[in-house]
Amino acid sequence: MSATNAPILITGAGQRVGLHCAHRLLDEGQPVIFSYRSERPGVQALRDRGAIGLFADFSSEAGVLAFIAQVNTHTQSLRAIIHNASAWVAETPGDESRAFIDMFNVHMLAPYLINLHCSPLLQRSSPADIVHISDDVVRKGSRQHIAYCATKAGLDSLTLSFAAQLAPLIKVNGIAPAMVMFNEGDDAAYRARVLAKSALGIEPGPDVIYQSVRYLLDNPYVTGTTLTVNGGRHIK
Ligand SMILES: NC(=O)C1=CN([C@@H]2O[C@H](COP(=O)(O)OP(=O)(O)OC[C@H]3O[C@@H](n4cnc5c(N)ncnc54)[C@H](OP(=O)(O)O)[C@@H]3O)[C@@H](O)[C@H]2O)C=CC1
Ligand SMILES: Nc1nc2c(c(=O)[nH]1)N=C([C@H](O)[C@@H](O)CO)CN2
Repeated sequence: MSATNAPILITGAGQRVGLHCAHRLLDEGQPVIFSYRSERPGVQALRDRGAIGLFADFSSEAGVLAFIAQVNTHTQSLRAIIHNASAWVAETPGDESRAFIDMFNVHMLAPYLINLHCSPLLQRSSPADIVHISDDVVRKGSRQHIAYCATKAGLDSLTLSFAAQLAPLIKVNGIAPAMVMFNEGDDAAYRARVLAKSALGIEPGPDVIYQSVRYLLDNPYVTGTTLTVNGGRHIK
């Protein structure tokens, strides 16, 4: 496969933000390889458009390495890797360690191992990018999602380290959103509370993340940077 149409790899694209970004890339004629853990309508929709779906459970090192092996059998080059897969789990009494380990694995171990083992695929494409999707909450911490926030902070650290190590052939950047789309179970009171936290007070939807991805992929002079996409939470 020529490097000019090398696929973009996006993790956790079976729903929501990842699914939207995968569709937008396909809309532009960009080949896509995506990971999914649960079979969802969105997974089949991407397959129907020619994207390659690879099963991945990042909750263990073995699962991450198995996914990496699959990627290497499906392509010889990559235009970009977008680390989108994530678990947003609050502390619950009795299984704090399990939740922390799960989020460490999906937010830090998986991006770390995938970047190390798949950077040779990126080096066969020019330009080449890694994008880590983090969270604006890292800026101040979170009393309800301590482990989630800590592991996303670790992801921000990986952005800096990999940007230094992989330059100049591969740019490495992050995107730190605040709420961009609610979950189905979020009630009106919760939604109102969250919307009040930002200066712009809107639920923008997933395209603001795709626009941020597009900016990072297209800009040849940005690396080691994390874009804040938070509706002005920090100035409220
Ligand atoms: N939505 C928002 O408002 C915000 C989102 N973000 C970040 O943006 C990104 C996209 O958010 P959103 O679309 O809501 O994410 P989701 O909560 O929908 O998660 C995306 C996917 O991650 C996959 N995933 C979770 N755990 C694992 C695992 N152990 N192994 C493999 N895959 C896994 C899930 O796959 P499956 O469903 O197949 O199990 C899921 O479909 C995330 O990184 C998130 O942290 C940050 C701030 C706000
Ligand atoms: N993996 C996920 N991470 C996050 C989600 C989500 O649904 N999945 N949602 C949020 C919230 O919208 C939060 O930003 C509200 O303040 C954060 N991370």
